[in-house]
Amino acid sequence: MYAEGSPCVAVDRVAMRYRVASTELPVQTNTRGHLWLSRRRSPRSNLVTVKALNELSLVVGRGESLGVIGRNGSGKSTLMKLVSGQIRPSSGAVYASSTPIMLGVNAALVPDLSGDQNVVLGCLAMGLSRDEIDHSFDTIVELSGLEKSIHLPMKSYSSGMSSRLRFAIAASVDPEILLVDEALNTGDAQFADRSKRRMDELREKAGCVLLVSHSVETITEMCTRAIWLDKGDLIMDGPPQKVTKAYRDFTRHLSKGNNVSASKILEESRANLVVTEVMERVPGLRKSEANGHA
Ligand SMILES: Nc1ncnc2c1ncn2[C@@H]1O[C@H](COP(=O)(O)OP(=O)(O)OP(=O)(O)O)[C@@H](O)[C@H]1O
Repeated sequence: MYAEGSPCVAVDRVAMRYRVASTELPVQTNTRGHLWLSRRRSPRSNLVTVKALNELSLVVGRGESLGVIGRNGSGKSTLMKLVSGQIRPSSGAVYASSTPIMLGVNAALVPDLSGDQNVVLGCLAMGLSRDEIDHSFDTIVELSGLEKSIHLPMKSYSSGMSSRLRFAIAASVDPEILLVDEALNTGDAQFADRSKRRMDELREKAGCVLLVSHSVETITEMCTRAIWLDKGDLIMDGPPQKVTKAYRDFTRHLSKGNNVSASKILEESRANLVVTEVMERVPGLRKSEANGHA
């Protein structure tokens, strides 16, 4: 399928696997063929592979707001981390027209430094000049709502206070590619209000937005397109109303214990998925002439 407008983000056959230690005891058979659980091996030596994201391709065009929905553990945050560059894919590649900014998490801050020192550090890390930092400093501190605590070391902050500061720093630039993982927003009601206003402003200015949310209302209200992920697979990609309806029906059937009807919805949606292919640009040809793919 063609990407709308010029591409901002292209995810090209990206997969993500983690190798982690499991405490599950390996099942082995003894000489008589009986199954037994081995307690001799240290659990640390039992490394397992977690498939967080199976091979996925996706192109997000300028002007698009892409909502990402799916059950817990379906790979939504992993996709966002891959696009933001926080993690490298096990295979495949992510291309972006400029540095994607993940609201609230990607500022590398130092716990021993005070909030205001971290504002400067975080802004420098995002490429702001000293003049730009001076210009934005008061707005960042105000948005964080930390008041006098801004002068205390960050290690003394609650997790909500730290995430407010991270959000305020990240929100000080107007990124072309904006990533929002709603699950990471841990502010109180007053902050939620302030951060939502700033997020709306940023969304309006951004070239493209990728938004993870568990709220189908948020996705239908704010996005021009949605994808549904399940167990690391891309299940559906299309208009938010259509995708959220299928996802809602799926989860409704699951919660009633109708697993067969739920998997029917999932398989039907998967079968109708039009797979994106990221094509290399052919010199001398426009994309539309180069084999008819995005
Ligand atoms: N650092 C990690 N090490 C090992 N496994 C991981 C790691 N991060 C994520 N996973 C696994 O990858 C899978 C996808 O996780 P991910 O956080 O992307 O899901 P999610 O859709 O964002 O879930 P949620 O809705 O609960 O936030 C899960 O099975 C998770 O356990």
